[in-house]
Amino acid sequence: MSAGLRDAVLAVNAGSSSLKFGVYERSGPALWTGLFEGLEPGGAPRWRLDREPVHDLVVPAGSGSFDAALAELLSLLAASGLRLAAVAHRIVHGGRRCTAPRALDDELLAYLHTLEPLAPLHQPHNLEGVEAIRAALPGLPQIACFDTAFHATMPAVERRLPLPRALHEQGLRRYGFHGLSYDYVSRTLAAATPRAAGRLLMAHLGNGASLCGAVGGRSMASSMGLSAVDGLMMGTRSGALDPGVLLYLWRAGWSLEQVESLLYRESGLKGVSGISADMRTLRASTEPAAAEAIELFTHRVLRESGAIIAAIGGLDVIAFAGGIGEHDARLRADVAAGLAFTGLKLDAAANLAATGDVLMPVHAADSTVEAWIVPTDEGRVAADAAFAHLDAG
Ligand SMILES: Nc1ncnc2c1ncn2[C@@H]1O[C@H](COP(=O)(O)OP(=O)(O)O)[C@@H](O)[C@H]1O
Ligand SMILES: CC(=O)OP(=O)(O)O
Ligand SMILES: [Mg+2]
Repeated sequence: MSAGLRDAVLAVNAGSSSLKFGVYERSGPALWTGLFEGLEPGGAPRWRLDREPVHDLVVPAGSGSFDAALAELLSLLAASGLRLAAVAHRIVHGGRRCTAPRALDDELLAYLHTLEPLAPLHQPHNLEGVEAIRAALPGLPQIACFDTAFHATMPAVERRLPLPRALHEQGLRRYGFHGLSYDYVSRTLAAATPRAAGRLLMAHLGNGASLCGAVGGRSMASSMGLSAVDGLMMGTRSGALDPGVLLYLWRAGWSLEQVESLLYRESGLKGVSGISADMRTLRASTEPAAAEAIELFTHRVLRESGAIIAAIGGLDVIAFAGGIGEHDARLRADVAAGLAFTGLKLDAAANLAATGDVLMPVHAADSTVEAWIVPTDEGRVAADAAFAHLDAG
């Protein structure tokens, strides 16, 4: 550590038009988190730290908006007495080869690019983020942390798609995502309740949404499969569909791009409601279509929960995380009511009073299943991996 400066890790989650970041020291929550958005070509780049107003980003002539975003971040760090020791990247797909965090080098990057067709809306942007930061900060350790890695423990039967063997060999199999979040949720719960070592159902319900079933803290089942469009209905993604829907649309003349956009950007809460992808907006709406979208979202969470509970042989603990899981008391209550057959019963007052900002139990005293809200922190998991890499020399 340089005199007077404290080591910090920048955890980055680069998406198609935005870059989310968190700055972490060795322990504790992020010192700050924030977001750069409008970074796409022709966009209106702006940024904010959480709970602060949006600032327009000044993009100097000759540089891209990504470079400008990075320069802004570095000047923030320097002004805070922090030395950037490493950058930890959330990469959604690690494929068959990456089941633990890895230092990024040319060879690894080349492999990760080959996985782009398996996660077309996430992987290319994650890797663009890596390349932009590598170019701007050459020599700084860059650690790749994979969403899929947490699910490497899933049994073979859970990983397999019922397709011909040759396609399985090509990598067409179920991987599961949101692994950094599930890693955080399962470790946090392991320290909070001994029952989390049993059969644990984790619900990461944000803009993207999935479920994970774990036993002994190890992933055994995921509602997401090959791609991050499988499983639950999401903000704008359909989740699992009858594959016949795709055949029908292709026969009706839809192009690949149209179908991809339909499944990833125009469906889910947004598509069903025709109003918004944001649960807050739908809860506040009096339109019947908003209520219908919420009802379907809740139903799909319940239905997929049943599948995961069966896959892990029962239920000891359920955990709610992500923007909806942490903040939407009604959703938690409705899901818990649907899962009453497991012995789960919420403490209605505790559930309603929860702010979602702190780890807290919300089950009733006579519930045979524990229920917890776990404010998730994917950046913390990625930063831990980067600090571990630095410590290993
Ligand atoms: N107070 C709230 N009540 C209900 N839903 C909320 C609330 N706050 C956020 N959400 C939902 O959470 C979503 C964002 O989830 P989050 O996990 O933060 O995002 P991301 O998946 O982009 O990381 C929003 O789109 C909205 O649907
Ligand atoms: C994998 C995935 O769906 O991620 P996100 O929720 O960040 O879109
Ligand atoms: Mg998310």
